[in-house]
Amino acid sequence: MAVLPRHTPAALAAPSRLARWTSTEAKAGQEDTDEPDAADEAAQASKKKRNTTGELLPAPRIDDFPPSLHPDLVAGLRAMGIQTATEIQKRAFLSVHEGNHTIITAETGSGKTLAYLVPIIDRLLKIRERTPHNKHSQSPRVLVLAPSRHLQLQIMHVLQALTQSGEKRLPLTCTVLPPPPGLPPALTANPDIAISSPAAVLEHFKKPRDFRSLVERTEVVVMDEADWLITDGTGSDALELFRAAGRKRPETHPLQVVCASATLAPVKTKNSRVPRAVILKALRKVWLASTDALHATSDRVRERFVYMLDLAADDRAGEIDAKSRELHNLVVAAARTDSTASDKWIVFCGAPSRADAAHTELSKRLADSAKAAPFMRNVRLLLLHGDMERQERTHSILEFAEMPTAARDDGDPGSISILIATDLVSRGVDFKDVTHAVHFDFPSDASDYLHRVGRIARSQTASGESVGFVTERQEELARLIEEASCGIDGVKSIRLLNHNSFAEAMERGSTSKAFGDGGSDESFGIESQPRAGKKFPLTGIISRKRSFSK
Ligand SMILES: Nc1ncnc2c1ncn2[C@@H]1O[C@H](COP(=O)(O)OP(=O)(O)OP(=O)(O)O)[C@@H](O)[C@H]1O
Repeated sequence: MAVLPRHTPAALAAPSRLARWTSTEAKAGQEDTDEPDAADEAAQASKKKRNTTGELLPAPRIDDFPPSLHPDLVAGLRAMGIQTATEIQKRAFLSVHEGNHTIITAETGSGKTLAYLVPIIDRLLKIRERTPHNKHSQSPRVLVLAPSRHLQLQIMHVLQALTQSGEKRLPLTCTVLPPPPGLPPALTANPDIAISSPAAVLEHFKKPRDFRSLVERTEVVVMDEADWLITDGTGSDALELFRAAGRKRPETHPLQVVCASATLAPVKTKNSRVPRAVILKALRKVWLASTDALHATSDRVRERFVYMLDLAADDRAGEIDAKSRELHNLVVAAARTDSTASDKWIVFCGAPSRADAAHTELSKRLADSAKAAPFMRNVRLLLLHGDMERQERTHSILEFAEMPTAARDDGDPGSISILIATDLVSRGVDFKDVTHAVHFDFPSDASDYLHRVGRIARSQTASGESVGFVTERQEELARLIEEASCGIDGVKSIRLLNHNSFAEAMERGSTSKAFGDGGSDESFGIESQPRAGKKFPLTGIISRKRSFSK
């Protein structure tokens, strides 16, 4: 494994590499296409009238973090256990470092947070060293926007680890802005980096004059989970910030915008509300850093769909009951094994009321089965959704995050921690060692599916399992995902007939026949069609249509 290069004083003195790149050179220099559609898309976007659609250029790739990286930043990375850059970090570094508007899009868990933080912090440190009395040093110089409070705090923790854990503390201050009506005075401390959401920023800086002055003294705006910020209910807030970013600024004090997400589908349609189109239109010239694995689930995750198509669409109680039974069976099957390792599961539900119902049902069933047959493994249930008090939510998140998963060395069986949650934790959340995702309610679009599955097996050595319960309402999307990613390691499905059970099928070995060898078992209606090959990206489904829910 390559080791981070030692610092050389070359710093930023070298002429801009990007400045020397024309788009043709950039394309030629990029041997691997960064994603199936990226080159086409970049060429197409360049051909179109630049003033209406904007220009998208492939970002150049470097082999690792550069030798000129600030030594204290190198120390911070090492203290975090990071030795080499990930693929997306190699592809994003130069473009972000040189102040270009950049889209960073790569598969979940690929290290996008550091892909923008490392070059930005390196640049800040070097500018500060060169010009300690910079008149623009009235902060915040970097505004990082993320959709949820949990994500904002997580970014803050990464920043703290990066800047405070090396031998020398980096002279940078960071703040998470309190939600409104909290105090904008959080900014009176002039942090170098402020973290917030678009809605909170606009609320804090309601007066146009305040907003203008905030934007004027900001050098970089990062939109983490950019597609979500642009398309969700508060999307107009993000758009207002984009518009401000697009305005002309003095050449001496330009504003850079960096957009990161695991799901930013290429602009193929005329739909100008597609997030990449919005970004291009607002920023005109944007560099694209992306990877081959974009929009595909990890090869280390085994995906299964359980089709429960005979459930009556209008029988909510019956549906909850049938799904809870399946979930319970899966948990019992896992708890019966005498593994000394501990598992972490996230069970995704479509709404707070559904999460409450699933939690109640599963608790009852687990209590009953524990009486009949004490489990080999201890099962622990936690609940998390937006209708809970903030303190309760924090408690669930901390409990779940801190559950150990390493194998016990006393030989006793490990535990199973199950977080029953809504999509509040489907994006960006970096819980360590999550082993299972259960889609109790199947998601309504392919982006959400990718983000959910991306919560598991995030370390390069981990593997995981994802099980989706599919009812008639989501059959179309499930079939499309299955078709798109089918392969030896792709999605395998089972069709449950007359309320028979997936877990029972697993115990009888029927599923391994079907999932592994293409065999079938009439009584379970197993319909897996394994094909050779790797998992394929879901890009087509993401760009085609947003919601598949009926
Ligand atoms: N260069 C690196 N070497 C080793 N681990 C890394 C490196 N960069 C990031 N990581 C780790 O990888 C994990 C995932 O990183 P991060 O949360 O930034 O992923 P992401 O791409 O933003 O994922 P998502 O799209 O799901 O939000 C983190 O635990 C992080 O510490």
